[in-house]
Amino acid sequence: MGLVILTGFMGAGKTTAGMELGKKLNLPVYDTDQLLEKKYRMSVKEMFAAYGEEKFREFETEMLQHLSEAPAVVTTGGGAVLKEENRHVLKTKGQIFFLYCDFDVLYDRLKEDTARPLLKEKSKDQIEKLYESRLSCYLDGSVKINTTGKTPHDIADDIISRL
Ligand SMILES: Nc1ncnc2c1ncn2[C@@H]1O[C@H](COP(=O)(O)OP(=O)(O)O)[C@@H](O)[C@H]1O
Ligand SMILES: O=C(O)C1=C[C@@H](OP(=O)(O)O)[C@@H](O)[C@H](O)C1
Ligand SMILES: [Mg+2]
Repeated sequence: MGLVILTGFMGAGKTTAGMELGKKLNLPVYDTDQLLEKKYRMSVKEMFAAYGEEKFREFETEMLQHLSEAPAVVTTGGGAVLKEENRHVLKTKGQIFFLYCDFDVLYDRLKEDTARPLLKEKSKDQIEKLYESRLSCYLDGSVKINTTGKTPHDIADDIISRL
């Protein structure tokens, strides 16, 4: 079976649906941001502030490379699939599911957020452009899951039906 990997833009509900999915499949759930926060003993926001995005991406790549292939749910950060190298690693370790919904829904979830450094001081238009610039990375080798109007429970069921 390998890993069941969730990708998608910030706010897509990867972390939330992943926990539900882990419960339903009775599998451990690894959230790469949470693993990094544990390893470096600081929040993602603090990592960006202390080391910058480039270094955070190095930490993230290293984390993905070290993931075991034993059955588990892995929820990635929204930027984890930007590097071809990372997408390759993930594809070899399991099946990638791209969680998507209308951008307006994502934006509503993100507009008050202060924990995601990439959103800081960005307008709605700028965030939408970032989303569009990443789409091809999210689509690469993934099964698309439309989450519009769905609860984390529904999303988990949809993923299970496609396994
Ligand atoms: N299916 C959903 N429907 C409504 N709200 C959701 C759903 N999934 C997640 N959320 C909410 O959206 C926000 C972002 O969810 P999160 O799981 O952290 O997304 P991601 O890990 O993709 O960035 C949280 O406030 C969460 O409670
Ligand atoms: O899209 C991104 O580049 C990022 C997404 C975040 O995770 P979520 O997608 O879980 O918010 C986190 O990894 C970091 O803030 C960078
Ligand atoms: Mg998350």
